[in-house]
Amino acid sequence: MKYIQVENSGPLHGTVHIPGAKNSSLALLAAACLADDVVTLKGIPHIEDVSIIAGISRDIGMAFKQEGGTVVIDPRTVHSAVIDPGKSSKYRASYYYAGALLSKFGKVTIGFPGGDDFVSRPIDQHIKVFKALGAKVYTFEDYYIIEAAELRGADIYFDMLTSGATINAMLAAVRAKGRTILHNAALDPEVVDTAAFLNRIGARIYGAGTERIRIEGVPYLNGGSHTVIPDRLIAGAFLMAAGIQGGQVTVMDVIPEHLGSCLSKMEEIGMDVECGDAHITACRSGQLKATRIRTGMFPGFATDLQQPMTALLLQAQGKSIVTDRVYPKRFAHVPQLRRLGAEIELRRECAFIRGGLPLQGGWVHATDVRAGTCLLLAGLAAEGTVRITGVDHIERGYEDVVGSFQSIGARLSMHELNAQEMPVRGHTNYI
Ligand SMILES: CC(=O)N[C@H]1[C@@H](OP(=O)(O)OP(=O)(O)OC[C@H]2O[C@@H](n3ccc(=O)[nH]c3=O)[C@H](O)[C@@H]2O)O[C@H](CO)[C@@H](O)[C@@H]1O
Ligand SMILES: C=C(OP(=O)(O)O)C(=O)O
Repeated sequence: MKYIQVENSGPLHGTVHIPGAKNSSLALLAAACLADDVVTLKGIPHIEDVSIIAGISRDIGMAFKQEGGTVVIDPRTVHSAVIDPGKSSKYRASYYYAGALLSKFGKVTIGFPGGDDFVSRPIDQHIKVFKALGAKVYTFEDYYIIEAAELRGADIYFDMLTSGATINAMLAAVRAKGRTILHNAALDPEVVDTAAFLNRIGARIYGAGTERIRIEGVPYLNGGSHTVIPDRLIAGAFLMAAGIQGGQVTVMDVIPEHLGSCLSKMEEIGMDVECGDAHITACRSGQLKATRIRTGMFPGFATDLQQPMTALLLQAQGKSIVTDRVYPKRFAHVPQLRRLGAEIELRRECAFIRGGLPLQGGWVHATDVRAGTCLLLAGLAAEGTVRITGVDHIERGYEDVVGSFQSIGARLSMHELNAQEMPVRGHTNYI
């Protein structure tokens, strides 16, 4: 088992190139199945979720070649629409294969989605979309069978903003007969990126990035090439790193508008932020101030940045309150932060954070990808050594987390846990 060791690092300085977005890549890789010719996707990160997709692609007969950040997919040889439940439950976005393969073949067998555990992550809106387009949905032990003699366009009203179901609806409707209108659609950059890719290969999707998306079904999609948008969540975490103990960090190859709410909160707590066309620089010279944060779907403050922001707020004088309305139980990082000496109280969907206290070293466990980022950022300021297990969760989202943080001066290293070091419950502070 691996762990990441983090030492107090002082002010960080440097420039980081931001890779393609995990959440967009996962949608685009499934969307590529819909094409009727070869697809080239550029900027795809080397992360665990993409390795699982490579396995799924092989299972269904699709050629999948990854060289650097470029993935070439040939969907013409797909001969199966059965996704191994063992693979689909290893990551969240496997649900996109349901929409894509249903759209292309009229039938798909797929296991339940996995991904980060926030206690409740329903997919009722995805199912509602498939049914609205004319599909029947059956569940068996650990998988769904979704089938339709023919998919027909429909008017679909989402009960809440959901990026996953909005994207899945576009995948399912893109080849359906007639017009589909999505109302109360999510505005996330990943929705816009997926629509841009599909339109590039011949789809007719209008209004992505607004709350009303119109899809005119087409019978055929070409091949083509597309570059994935940069990862706003990784960019946000690096910019926050500049605030932990001072310093200056520039993230390159980003779309600053994707980080609007995050950047304005960083300024509000006392950081300086400067945006160019494709880069952002953040620095901290003085004391940070406490604030209140309430997550929301794009362009609100992203739930995926709530956890790293909590690490930053531990360095801000006073009492901050972080409320997560998107995932009200996304607070598994809090007990771990307490092990480092943080004073955080949890009540319903809120974390009450007493900032400005010193943090100490200890063993902590990353329960999910952004909990990992949060612990890593907290560790940069701790007075002792912080050791983080659950590295597999972190690697679901980060290509080379240790190398990229080292490049801005963070004192991080990857280790293999041996029997002598094994944290023991009651003896050390590990659960
Ligand atoms: C792979 C991927 O892209 N993951 C992201 C995606 O997850 P995911 O696609 O799972 O999240 P959604 O955008 O769908 O969820 C938004 C909200 O809608 C609710 N909901 C969603 C679908 C549904 O059928 N029923 C329902 O009630 C969810 O519980 C949540 O409260 O968006 C989340 C919210 O920005 C991010 O935290 C995840 O990183
Ligand atoms: C929640 C996340 O991922 P997933 O939806 O893939 O579990 C995330 O990327 O923060």
